Amino acid sequence: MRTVDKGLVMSGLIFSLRTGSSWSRNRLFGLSSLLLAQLCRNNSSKMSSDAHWLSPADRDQMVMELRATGWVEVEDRDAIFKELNFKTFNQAFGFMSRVALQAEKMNHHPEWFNVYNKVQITLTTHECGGLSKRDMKMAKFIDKIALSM
Ligand SMILES: C[C@H](O)[C@H](O)[C@H]1CNC2=NC(N)=NC(=O)C2=N1
Repeated sequence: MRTVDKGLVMSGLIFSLRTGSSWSRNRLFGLSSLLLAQLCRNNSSKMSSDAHWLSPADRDQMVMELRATGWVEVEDRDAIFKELNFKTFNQAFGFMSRVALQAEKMNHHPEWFNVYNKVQITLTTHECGGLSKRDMKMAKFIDKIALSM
């Protein structure tokens, strides 16, 4: 994103933080994220190509493939979710360690929650405010590692 565009997004955020009522705060936060998503669509030349928003057709194809392996679409945001259950905490944490190393390599970090043998994962690309090819790659990697545990 260009510096001037970052400035626009930031000033929206700062303005909304300074605004008193929660109505206008929420509305302005909403506007800021809309602006961010729009700027990502318009100024995607500087972003790594796999972090771009997917075309509707590619997105449908991607979600259809991932549904078959237990991923679901998140209701109120452009993201996918999966819950994995392992036999033990050690297995769950071993799985998370392997995914963490790959996430760092890809510079693509899952939002996740773990308790004992359960791992819940949400994937989305913050950079463009929605699903990208990077989420697809990460989801496939996660499925592969889970099968190997
Ligand atoms: C600055 C840094 O490159 C970004 O914050 C990276 C880090 N990890 C990330 N992880 C995810 N899931 N989405 C992103 O857009 C993202 N962006």
